[in-house]
Amino acid sequence: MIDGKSTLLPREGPLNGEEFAGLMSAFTFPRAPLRLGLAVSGGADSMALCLLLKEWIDAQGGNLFAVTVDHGLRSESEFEASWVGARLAFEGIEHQILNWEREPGAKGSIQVQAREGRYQAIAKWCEANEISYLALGHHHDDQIETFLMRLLRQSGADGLAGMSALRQDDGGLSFVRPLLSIPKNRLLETLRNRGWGWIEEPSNHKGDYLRNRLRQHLPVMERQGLKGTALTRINRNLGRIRRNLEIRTNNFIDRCVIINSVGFAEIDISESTTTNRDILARALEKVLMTIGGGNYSPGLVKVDRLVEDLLSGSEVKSTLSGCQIIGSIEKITVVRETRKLPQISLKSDSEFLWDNRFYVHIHKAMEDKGLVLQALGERGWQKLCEANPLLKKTGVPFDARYSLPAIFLGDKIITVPHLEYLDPAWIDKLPIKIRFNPKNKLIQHAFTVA
Ligand SMILES: Nc1ncnc2c1ncn2[C@@H]1O[C@H](COP(=O)(O)OP(=O)(O)OP(=O)(O)O)[C@@H](O)[C@H]1O
Repeated sequence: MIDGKSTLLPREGPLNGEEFAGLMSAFTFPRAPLRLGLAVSGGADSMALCLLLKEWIDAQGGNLFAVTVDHGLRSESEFEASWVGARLAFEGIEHQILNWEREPGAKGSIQVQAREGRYQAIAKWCEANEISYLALGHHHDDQIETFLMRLLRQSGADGLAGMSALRQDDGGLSFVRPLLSIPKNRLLETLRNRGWGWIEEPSNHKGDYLRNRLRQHLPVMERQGLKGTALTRINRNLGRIRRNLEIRTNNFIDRCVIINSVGFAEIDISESTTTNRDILARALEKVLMTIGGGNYSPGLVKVDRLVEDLLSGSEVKSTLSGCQIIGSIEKITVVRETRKLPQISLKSDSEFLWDNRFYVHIHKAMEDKGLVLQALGERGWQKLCEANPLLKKTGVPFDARYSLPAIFLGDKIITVPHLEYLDPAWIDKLPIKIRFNPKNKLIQHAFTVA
């Protein structure tokens, strides 16, 4: 395992192929030929990783595909991205530049948007190129700086556990970070030793970035006895705790969580006296992200508060993360709130995700009649029941009905597939399939290995 090995790694000197192969042996890749992606900014970290990966993949068989995102935030960025392309072409490495543009009218931190945009663009590029493993150049110093930043933000144990060497996103793309145990000075030495250049990002030295300020203070902390090795140990111990909790959480999800394909979830807490509160909070967090359709966790602090109420034995009705949570002694039901659900105009031969919960596929050409996919809503449900009273007997729980996907033409409801309702005039005229998102977070049990 990476944990065991890295403590024995030298602290100085360039990395050689053998040492790097040792780092890579911690990952299990599918059988050759491996198509490995690499996100390369042109900075020293990712350039060193590029050099090492190229040799490693040539030796073991497979192909390396590199990608650079040009954020266009500095006047030199276009030149830098093409410099990377030329340098990699010289080494025989396939490389592509993706351009990122800020959405018009977007507010908030441009750095955060650029980072999110970068990950989205790279994930899309990976999908298009059939790449399911993407290497990133994060290294040991990044890990220490991230730990200190999160300490300042009073993060919980999960945040303090730091970045994982292997993490899979909801779309099935795995991020691989082989250099997490390697200090930056060794990456610089590796590049110098091999005559490779790199781009020095001016923002890496700006004192107004917390990360940079912490980096500058690290030697002072070391002198006071707060050594990097001690921080690494804490970081790793927490990583181990996080992994154990994750395994137990996934076991609990397997046993006690049912995700209904109609788009709601039920958590069995009938054995709540033996249910560990931390495990339930983690499971509930995943359920909320699955049903709420959001990409971000509501944060364990809020979920933990909710769990306290849910385990108190009284009936609970609450909202969090775009979900409504209904708790009884026996079970917790999580349904989607009907607020802010998307409305999408249907187009021929298209596929898309609706509310991150449902995969929609229009598999044939269809006349553009102005059909719109949106939530059924309370009014829609009532209208439907007035005309078809038998629908009231549906097995779909009451709270989950309003957020079902429904196709409307103006005010008229054309179909609600999960209620098996279809306007008779539209029989054989709707070449559409709507099913629960197969890339759903809980179905896939996003896993992490530190
Ligand atoms: N513009 C870019 N194009 C392609 N890859 C990039 C780019 N910027 C960063 N990366 C990749 O991400 C890694 C981490 O870079 P950096 O620490 O600057 O990113 P970050 O924004 O802090 O990301 P994170 O928050 O995930 O740490 C780099 O080593 C590289 O692999």
